[in-house]
Amino acid sequence: MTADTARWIRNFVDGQYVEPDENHSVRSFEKTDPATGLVVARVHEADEALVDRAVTGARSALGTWARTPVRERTAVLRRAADLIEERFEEFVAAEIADTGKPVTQARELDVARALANFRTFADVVAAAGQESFLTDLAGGRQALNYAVRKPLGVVAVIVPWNLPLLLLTWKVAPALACGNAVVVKPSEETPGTATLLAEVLRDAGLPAGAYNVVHGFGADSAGAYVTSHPGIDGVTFTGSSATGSHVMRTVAPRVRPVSFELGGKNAALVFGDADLDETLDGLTRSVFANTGQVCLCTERVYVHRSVFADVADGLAERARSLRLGRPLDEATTTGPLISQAHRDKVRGYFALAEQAGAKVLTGGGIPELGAELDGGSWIEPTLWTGLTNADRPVREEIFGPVAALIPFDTEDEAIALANDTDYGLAASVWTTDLRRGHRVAQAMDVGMAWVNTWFLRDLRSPFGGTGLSGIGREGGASSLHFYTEPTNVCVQL
Ligand SMILES: NC(=O)C1=CN([C@@H]2O[C@H](COP(=O)(O)OP(=O)(O)OC[C@H]3O[C@@H](n4cnc5c(N)ncnc54)[C@H](O)[C@@H]3O)[C@@H](O)[C@H]2O)C=CC1
Ligand SMILES: O=C(O)/C=C/C=C(\O)C(=O)O
Repeated sequence: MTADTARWIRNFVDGQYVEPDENHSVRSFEKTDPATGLVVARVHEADEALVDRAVTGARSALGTWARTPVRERTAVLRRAADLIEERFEEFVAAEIADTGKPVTQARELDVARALANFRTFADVVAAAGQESFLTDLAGGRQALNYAVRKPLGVVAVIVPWNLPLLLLTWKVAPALACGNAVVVKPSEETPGTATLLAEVLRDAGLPAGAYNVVHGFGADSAGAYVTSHPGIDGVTFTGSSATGSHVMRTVAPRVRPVSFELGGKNAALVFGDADLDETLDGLTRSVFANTGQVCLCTERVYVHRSVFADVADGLAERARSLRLGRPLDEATTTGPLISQAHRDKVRGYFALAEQAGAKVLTGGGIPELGAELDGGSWIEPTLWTGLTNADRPVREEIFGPVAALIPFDTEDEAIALANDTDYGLAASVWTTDLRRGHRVAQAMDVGMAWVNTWFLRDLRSPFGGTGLSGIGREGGASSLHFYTEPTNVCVQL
């Protein structure tokens, strides 16, 4: 398919899809399928005026939506979840068109989580109370303090390409449940599901202007137009640490709150007493899920020397058994990387690892999958030994299906190696010693530490990272805190 015959992906502003100019004088860009490299759509890039219309529309929608009773707001969210469920396979198809990921993953993780995000935040907001304190005063009188939480206002939602629908709804659901209006800027790589979601939210009864989608890139494009717009009251962002830092500087002059979930360089710690099969299954997921393109993925595996050879052999064997292939084939376990540019980045680390003297246990190249997929951004699941924490592939976020395995001798050494990073997102600890599991997990300088599992999520728990991995937490009450501003009322009784 050529760009000229491809379908348009449109912006959604103030309750309506915006038709791209018929004479094509508007800016637009091609959307390619990462699995094949073929152009599948043309995306209408929002200019500054359109972003302004989106922010203005969002501001006026606040007049109704922020005042809508919680019972009605949460009903809209639940209807949205029901409508996504009715159109489940359409969302699966849009997620696959965006990312090239396997159909089983799109169904079981991405679209399933979109439903869960809307339903969970409807429940969380419906059950939320107000903070209050009775204050004893001199002379026996008291004061009552209570904090009324109000919507933050117009929230910019900037999301990346790796889990586009999951991460979008993870932010949009609590933002809307709290009474905010949102202006969403999806990644230029994955514009599809955010656009489809607009229809669902409109049909669920969300007032016009409360959900807007503007397409484009970062600098000198929709991303920068949204984050620098004076009508934005806060920014929630998931993506790279470098872009997070840039967004922070953009909003700094207007002192707007930010919630950032950024990159990771996550460690797994495998102790000598770990259940080997369970650990290898868990590591296989944590290193290779979504082709390693999850901020939580493990890229550093520290293994007790007594089981190092078993873990290295077992993980390499499991990596070789992953099935790369057509997204719609139910047997496919592993998709492509998001783009050729991202593959170039990952391959750059293959070269760096080689220069640093790594031994490649498996992978290290580009797979041959046949003519249909040759233009896609495929890469082999790859494991290295022989690297240390001093080497760049062990220090920098690669965001691909790769990990370095490094031996350790003592628990203290393992903790020190795992914490020797500028990132602080996630870790997993593999041991059958319960006390050690708690002890080591608590010693991790990260936002989330798992014991004998990985990416097991309760959406009410705090999610986010420290250091280069972000600012703030989202999930459950943490989301409510970010998406609202309290006014404390103090009444002398
Ligand atoms: N969740 C995570 O931890 C993610 C990490 N990454 C990391 O980032 C690297 C680069 O990937 P990118 O796609 O370039 O990520 P990015 O962080 O640049 O992009 C994320 C989002 O931010 C937008 N954006 C970019 N520059 C902006 C600006 N100046 N103002 C406002 N919005 C802006 C993008 O258009 C996209 O919607 C990856 O190789 C990976 O290492 C990428 C995606 C997700
Ligand atoms: O909310 C989740 O369960 C997963 C979040 C994953 C990311 O934030 C990411 O990969 O960027």
